Amino acid sequence: MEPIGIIAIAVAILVLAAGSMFLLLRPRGKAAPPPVEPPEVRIPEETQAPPRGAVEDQEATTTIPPPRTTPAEPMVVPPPAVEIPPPSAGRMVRLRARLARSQNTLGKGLLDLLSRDRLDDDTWDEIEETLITADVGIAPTQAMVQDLRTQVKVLGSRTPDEVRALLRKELLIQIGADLDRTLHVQPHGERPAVVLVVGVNGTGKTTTTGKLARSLVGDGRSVVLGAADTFRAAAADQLQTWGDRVGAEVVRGPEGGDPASVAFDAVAKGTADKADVVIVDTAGRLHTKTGLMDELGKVKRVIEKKATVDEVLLVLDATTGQNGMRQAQVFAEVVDVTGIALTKLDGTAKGGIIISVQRELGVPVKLVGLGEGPDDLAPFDPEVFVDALLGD
Ligand SMILES: Nc1nc2c(ncn2[C@@H]2O[C@H](COP(=O)(O)OP(=O)(O)OP(=O)(O)O)[C@@H](O)[C@H]2O)c(=O)[nH]1
Repeated sequence: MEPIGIIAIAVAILVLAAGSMFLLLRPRGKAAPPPVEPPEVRIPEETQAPPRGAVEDQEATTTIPPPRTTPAEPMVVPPPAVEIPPPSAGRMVRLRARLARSQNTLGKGLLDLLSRDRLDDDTWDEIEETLITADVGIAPTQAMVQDLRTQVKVLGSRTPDEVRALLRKELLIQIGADLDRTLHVQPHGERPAVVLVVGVNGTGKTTTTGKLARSLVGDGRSVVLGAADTFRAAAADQLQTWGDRVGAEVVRGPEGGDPASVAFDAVAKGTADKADVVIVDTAGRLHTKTGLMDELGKVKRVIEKKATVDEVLLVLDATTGQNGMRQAQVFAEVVDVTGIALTKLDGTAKGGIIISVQRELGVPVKLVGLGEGPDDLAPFDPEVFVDALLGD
């Protein structure tokens, strides 16, 4: 054989050997496995579910009788039980413990400072700071410090009882123990008394309107409520709940409707029903002073076609400090406020706001909110308040 032939045969043998080696050694399983068909499970014929409908057909024709239906009776919803709230007298005494925070900061703080042996300038600065922190306001604070300094000089050495008496007297002077805080809710012959409740939304205005209605009902008056806060739909529902609980009629209008028209209807209803008092809750979410003036002015004018507005109660949140005070001032400029309902006085250390708000607005605090309970609104009693601050 020619050497070329031998080489060709050797090359061919090598190629074949390499090919077989590749087939033997190539890695397996890299490709995706083919989908595995699940084995078919055959259900014996007698256990197979019959097609839907077959059972109904069977039942209808043979074994199970159709369910017995009793004729529908109209559902009678019993009217909500009308509550008899407690009278307003003595409420502040009952709720005095709620002033605990103010008592610590304002009452006890001042008592401690004034009981120090030496009352140097630093101590007087601390007294001043305590009063300002409790929202007493700058001018009343300065007046108080001035008076206290003079009294302390006159007294010389002071017993704890003398310090307490001194502070009690000074606080009562600043709060105005003899201001007239009567809520004018006496009807005028056949016409009801009218209370207009104004203030920024969120201060507890609707809640206070409801609580006031309860308190008046507790005092034996009949009340009609006017939901003239048509801006906030929930306010009317809220008022309805308050009214239902004590059997007071609630006059409401469409959402976004004219508040003056609701107020008018409420007074008309109160007059027709010979109610003692009509309380009208108004909206406070007005952005401009002119808008507010227009709306509240109109509400008042429209009511006065039928009755007299006896009270314009401004609701103010005791926890909002100077910011709340500024908003309150806008209301006071727009309507003749006759009294303040100070809410959320429980749990705030800023009880001194009673002094500053009266001085700033020139009207007395007539009602105080001392909790979230329905009967936690009390006629404001300065003596009970001061005694609660100073502790017994
Ligand atoms: N602790 C305490 N909570 C109060 C008092 N008065 C109102 N509240 C609560 O404050 C919460 C908020 O009240 P608001 O957001 O002012 O609601 P509202 O009473 O509908 O007031 P408007 O928005 O002005 O209509 C409610 O849960 C009230 O129960 C109060 O004197 N003390």
